[in-house]
Amino acid sequence: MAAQRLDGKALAATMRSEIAARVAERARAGKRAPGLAAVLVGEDPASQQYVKNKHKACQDAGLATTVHRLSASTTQAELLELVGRLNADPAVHGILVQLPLPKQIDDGAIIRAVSPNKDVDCFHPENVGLLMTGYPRFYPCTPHGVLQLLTRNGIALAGKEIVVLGRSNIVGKPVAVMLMQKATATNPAAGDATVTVAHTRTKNLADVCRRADVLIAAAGVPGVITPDMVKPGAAVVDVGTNNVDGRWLGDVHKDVESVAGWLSPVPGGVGPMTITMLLYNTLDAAKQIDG
Ligand SMILES: Nc1nc(=O)c2c([nH]1)NC[C@@H]1CN(c3ccc(C(=O)N[C@@H](CCC(=O)O)C(=O)O)cc3)C=[N+]21
Repeated sequence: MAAQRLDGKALAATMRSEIAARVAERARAGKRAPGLAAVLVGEDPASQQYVKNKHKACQDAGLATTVHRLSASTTQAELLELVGRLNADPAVHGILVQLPLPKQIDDGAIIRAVSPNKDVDCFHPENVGLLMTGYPRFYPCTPHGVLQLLTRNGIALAGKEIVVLGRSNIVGKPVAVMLMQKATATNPAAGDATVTVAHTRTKNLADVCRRADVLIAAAGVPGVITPDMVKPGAAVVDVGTNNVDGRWLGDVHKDVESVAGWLSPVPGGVGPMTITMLLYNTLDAAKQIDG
């Protein structure tokens, strides 16, 4: 039996048209278009492709978007100066500084310089703290995309055994927090699940993963999730975006298809959802700032 597909591309299209409708409504009410400023430092081809995809998705949904391209030799002071200008610009509601940054720039210093009110990635420590304590200002894009992909395909999370493989600040840790958190009226994207976080030092990794009703693969290692690690019928979400010789490879081995009950593909799964949640946050930032 082949797994049912968690089709991120299709859900992203549905949600983008919902967002576009809200953006159009704001325009009719005389409000400024939600504005996203994306900052790209250097010439990494994968980063250029992501930024291009984000820019197009914004344009399609009626958002105002600008891309600031800086050379790979940009100094930290120059980048901080740009971030300061974007923080002060009323046409900019969301700021995204594409990571990773060149080695002469301290990622943390840049993340802390973005105004928390415009931090649509939800990387600023103030916003991470708000998320962690159950009063989110924004939801981080990839974790939010993962929760939407599951719940909008009818996969309930409350009380489930969920295993997250990976502990990064951008995926593993925040997705684990969101999945375990109590859902409330002011914090709806919360799973109420029993969550285990596994990583490179986890013992008996296959046994741990096989407990999962829902398995989130965010290790960044192509094909690391093999069929013996999956409970028959489990939902498997592949967050891996490993670019190998110009092709996208997930963290989930292709043979998992015959064991899992649900599986998100790469490409066409979490990636398009991540971009959609960025649009969602930019609209949300505009509401928070302009009303
Ligand atoms: N400040 C910051 N915020 C980010 O959100 C951020 C970042 N830095 N750095 C890099 C990662 C990676 N990321 C992806 C977004 C979309 C796809 C995506 O749409 N992928 C397509 C395939 C790619 C394509 O078709 O071009 C898919 O999976 O179907 C993938 C990866 C955002 N990131």
